Amino acid sequence: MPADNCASAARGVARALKPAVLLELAQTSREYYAWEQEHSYNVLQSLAVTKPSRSREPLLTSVADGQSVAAPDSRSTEASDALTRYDAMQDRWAQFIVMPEAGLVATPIAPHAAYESCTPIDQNILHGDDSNFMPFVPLADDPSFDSEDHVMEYKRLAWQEPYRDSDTLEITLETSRRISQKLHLSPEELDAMEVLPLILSTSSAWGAIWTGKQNDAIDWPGSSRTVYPLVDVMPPLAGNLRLRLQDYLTLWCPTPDCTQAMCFSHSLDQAKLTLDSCRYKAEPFKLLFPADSCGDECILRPKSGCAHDVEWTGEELDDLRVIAHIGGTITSCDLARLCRKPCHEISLMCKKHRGFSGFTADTNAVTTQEHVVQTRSAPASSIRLAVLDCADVLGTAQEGGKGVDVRRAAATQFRNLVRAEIIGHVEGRSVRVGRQNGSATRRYVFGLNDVFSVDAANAGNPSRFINHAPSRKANVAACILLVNGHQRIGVFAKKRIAAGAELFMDYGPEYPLVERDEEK
Ligand SMILES: C[S@@+](CC[C@H](N)C(=O)[O-])C[C@H]1O[C@@H](n2cnc3c(N)ncnc32)[C@H](O)[C@@H]1O
Repeated sequence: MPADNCASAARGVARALKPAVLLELAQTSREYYAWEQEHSYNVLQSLAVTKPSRSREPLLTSVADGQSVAAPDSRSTEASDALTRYDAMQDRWAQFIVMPEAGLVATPIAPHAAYESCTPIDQNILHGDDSNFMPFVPLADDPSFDSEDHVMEYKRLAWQEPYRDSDTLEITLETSRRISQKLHLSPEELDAMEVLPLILSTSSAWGAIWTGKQNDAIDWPGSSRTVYPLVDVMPPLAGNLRLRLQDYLTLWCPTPDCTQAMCFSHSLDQAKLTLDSCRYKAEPFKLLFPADSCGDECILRPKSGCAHDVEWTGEELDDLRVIAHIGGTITSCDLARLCRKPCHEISLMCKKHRGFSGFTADTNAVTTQEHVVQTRSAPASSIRLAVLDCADVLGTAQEGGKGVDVRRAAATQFRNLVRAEIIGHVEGRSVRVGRQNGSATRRYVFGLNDVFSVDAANAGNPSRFINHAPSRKANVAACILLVNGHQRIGVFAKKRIAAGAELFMDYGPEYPLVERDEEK
């Protein structure tokens, strides 16, 4: 069926099913509010203060482990010392005996829990019209709390926003669970009907499904949450590596050092990362020595018996292309592990298929005396699975130099550095792009991705004193690596560096210095 016909057929089905969805919504709302009313009444009852029946304050103790009794209307008057109360802990009505004070040890009233231990959930603390995500929310009994001022400042509390109202959220979710079971409608189809009070939206962080995951689930008898969980995002097909990786990159929190998918604490900063935007923008430099060979068939080992006429399927080649495209700093051994192929085959394919993007003519899988290094024109990215042995051989900052270049970094004076040696890593605070510290003329910012930079103005190590030199003069370069789940910016020797020599890095095309003109 042509696409237009399909769409109109789907619209027709949606129209036909709309009354059924409305009916389910009404039924769920009725059930939910009936339960909520009773539940609230019971909770209030359990909190109610019982008036003392004697002048001498009596204390209550439960009858032999609190015997269940009938509801309050049929409260017994047989024993004047017994009374019936709702035992909220046991969720039942139980009989208690009123005991004289003497002989009983009263449990002292515990002090109010510390502020931290009763931090309100975000529904309470968020104000809909407050741009500050975590405004100060005083405790209600705080004598210094100026309620008038507060009311003037904020128009409403967050739960008064429909999409934050937990009742509306639960009713929306429960209705869609039931509908998806009965009528097999997907969240997208339900959203298209525009019947539910909230959109379910599988693609937005503000959709009811996503919001529901962030809240504590309401445990009410009508909920089918555990029986029919709603699936919001369909996992990409196992065979589609490009989509799978794209998905992970999109979901990953872009905050440096946070590799948790959909990390809630950073959810408001959630940026859609794409294969391209997560890449390191500066001049690429990727020469890495893997620490060990990746296995018996690693090209680091004698190549006896390695077949040279291997052929890969189109899909296998595509996987290799995708991984290489994303992993800017990647060695044959890394590729071998990721593609689950022998290392020598990876090397062979890289040479054979120089035409593919990611392995263009400047792809150069070279065998050095010791090992294989992969040099590619693609910029470095944050995907790197190897452990980075970050041996700092950066000398301490030295005062001196010419012009504004006050402090500079030097290589260790104890030995010469060899080409591709890792000499340190950039440290600093993560800041959003454009929010760096430092003066307008002196900056300590290292761009990490489109969203975050590392700013070493107020924190860092000697790498922050590395000055700029145009590419041909620069003797060090940096690349971003994912090391044990953390993003690290490694600084590598681009060439042999004599002991004690000053270190220079090309800051990239955006750095406004006259030296840049010299290059042209
Ligand atoms: C990462 S810091 C390098 C350390 C800096 N020289 C210092 O004294 O703290 C970058 C800043 O150093 C200065 N800088 C770096 N390279 C320079 C160069 N080649 N010529 C002049 N100033 C330079 C600029 O002010 C730049 O914003």
